Amino acid sequence: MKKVLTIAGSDSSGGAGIQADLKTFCAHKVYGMSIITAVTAQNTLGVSHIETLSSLSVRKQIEAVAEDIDIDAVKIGMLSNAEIILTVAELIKRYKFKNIVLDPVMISTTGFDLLEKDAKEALIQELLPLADVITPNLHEASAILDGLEIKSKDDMEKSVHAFRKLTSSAVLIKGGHLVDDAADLLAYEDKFRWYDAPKINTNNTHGTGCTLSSAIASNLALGLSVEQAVFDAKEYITGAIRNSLDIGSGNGPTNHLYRLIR
Ligand SMILES: Nc1ncnc2c1ncn2[C@@H]1O[C@H](COP(=O)(O)OP(=O)(O)O)[C@@H](O)[C@H]1O
Ligand SMILES: Cc1ncc(COP(=O)(O)O)c(N)n1
Repeated sequence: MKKVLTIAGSDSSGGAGIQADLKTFCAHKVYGMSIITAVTAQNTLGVSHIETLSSLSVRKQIEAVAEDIDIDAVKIGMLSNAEIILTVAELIKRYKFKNIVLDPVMISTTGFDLLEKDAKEALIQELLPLADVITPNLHEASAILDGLEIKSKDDMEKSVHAFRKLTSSAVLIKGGHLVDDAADLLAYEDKFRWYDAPKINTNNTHGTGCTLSSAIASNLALGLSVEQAVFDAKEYITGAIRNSLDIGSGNGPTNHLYRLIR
């Protein structure tokens, strides 16, 4: 069985973070492992507390897994601070991790900071170059590109050129926050590809970015090309949102069981 590692924060309500990642891995029939960077007290309405683990704890967790188990792909989500970013970057290089999908998590759907403001530069300088695929949403893409306005599909196409100057990783700009569309744009090597999807009318979008990036990492571990891995992941997330769950009174979670239980 293929083995996939997530390095991310815990979401007590189970919709995003480590919990969304492990559910996604399970649905893709890959073996999931987890490195926890922070413990959030969170529900469908918001984040009320964050306790970030020490970079030593993150280092020890990664070493424990990597010294013993071969890893076929890695998904990276919430990293909280610069020290953890530097630790993760160092260990990616030491263990030569492959199939790295970086979701540059900065703020939650509910508007809470999940990355310290001064850590953005470390993310861009140290981690971006190590990722095979990065998956910013519109807000994260704009933050990485120094405030470039990205509000439309045209803006997304323009931003891809700016990304090209920053990294040779494949970049999937997620359009979940477009007004009347949910199209994502993949730029890889010298090619572009749009992944179109209708915007589903629901508030249950908690954890959509986590789910998409974990699905891409699972598909890469299973041997798919980047283009196909994103295609299959986009189908998965669209189904998981279409069948999303009315749990809690805010932004409910995606449904990872929709292909198993109908
Ligand atoms: N209402 C929606 N209908 C259909 N797809 C959506 C919707 N909201 C988000 N998505 C899709 O979910 C994935 C995650 O995107 P997005 O919500 O932009 O990321 P994030 O969770 O990081 O903010 C993307 O593939 C996006 O197009
Ligand atoms: C631990 C953790 N990681 C990531 C997210 C982002 O997910 P979303 O953008 O759907 O709120 C989150 N809310 N919590």
